[in-house]
Amino acid sequence: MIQFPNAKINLGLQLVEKRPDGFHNLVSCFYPVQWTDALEILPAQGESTFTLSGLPVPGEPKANLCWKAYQLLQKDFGLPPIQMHLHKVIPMGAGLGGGSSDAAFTLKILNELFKLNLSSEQLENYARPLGSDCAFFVQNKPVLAVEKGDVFEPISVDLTGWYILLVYPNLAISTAEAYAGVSPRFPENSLKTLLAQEITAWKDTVVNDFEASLFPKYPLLQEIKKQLYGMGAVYASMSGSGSTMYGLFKTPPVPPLPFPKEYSVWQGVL
Ligand SMILES: C[C@](O)(CO)[C@H](O)COP(=O)(O)OP(=O)(O)OC[C@H]1O[C@@H](n2ccc(N)nc2=O)[C@H](O)[C@@H]1O
Ligand SMILES: Nc1ncnc2c1ncn2[C@@H]1O[C@H](COP(=O)(O)OP(=O)(O)OP(=O)(O)O)[C@@H](O)[C@H]1O
Repeated sequence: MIQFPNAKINLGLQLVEKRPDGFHNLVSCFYPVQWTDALEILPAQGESTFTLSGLPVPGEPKANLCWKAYQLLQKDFGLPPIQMHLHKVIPMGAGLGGGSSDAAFTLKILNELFKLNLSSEQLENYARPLGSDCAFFVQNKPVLAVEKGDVFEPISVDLTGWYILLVYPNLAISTAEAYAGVSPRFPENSLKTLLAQEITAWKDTVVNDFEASLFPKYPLLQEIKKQLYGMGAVYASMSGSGSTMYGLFKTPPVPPLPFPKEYSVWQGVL
């Protein structure tokens, strides 16, 4: 069975407070975007195998979140051997949640392939320890994420028909480094209320709190945001803990795009 784990963007990200366990409580709207990897899992004979192609993923294959996800279900359900292949396309250290998505899709494919009949809630419980973003990709629909970003509330944000441009400037920012640089604060306004406004009002009100600490350190991020607005974006922001910047457009951005060749750029319609 082959599926296509997708990326996510964050519409606003409020960093509320540091928790006693060292993590941070946040409020953010997670929104799926169809920039995808490809993940194939087949039943196999003998030893289970895991292979990779596409962008080089740092670390041993056995440290990959896909393999860890397989191990979790293997331990509880004694799964038969598999051959698993991941073709990596979504940039890493990009704030797009690609690794978490791969892990969540591994759980979902195994659930289907071996008829484990796990509910979404059960799959989310397997996903949570694999990464804070992982549980989101089980249901993979727009939500308001709270606490560590792994508890969800419904939100009615619908960007269907909007064009999106994602710009990854080839700069990997570690999530832990990004969190270490922030000063959390209780939000003045509810993100849910801010996102209920017309999108034209988001520019001055819907904020990703990581920008304040990462823009001074990496000025090119602010530059990309300016370029996106210059190209006609109605709203532009950083995704997650960076470094991907995105813009939302009413009509498709017109080439040539003003970004160097080394950047990874993805364009689509939501
Ligand atoms: C920035 C976001 O992408 C928002 O969508 C996520 O919060 C990041 O989630 P993730 O990449 O799945 O992160 P994890 O692998 O769970 O955590 C990496 C590191 O980030 C920090 N971390 C992560 C999530 C969180 N709510 N508070 C934190 O302080 C911790 O130091 C943690 O060790
Ligand atoms: N399947 C995987 N794909 C990508 N990275 C993986 C995977 N498994 C483990 N990793 C490790 O996780 C790190 C972060 O990858 P990921 O794609 O989740 O980053 P990210 O987009 O910054 O995540 P987030 O949006 O959650 O901050 C990689 O540098 C790699 O070491």
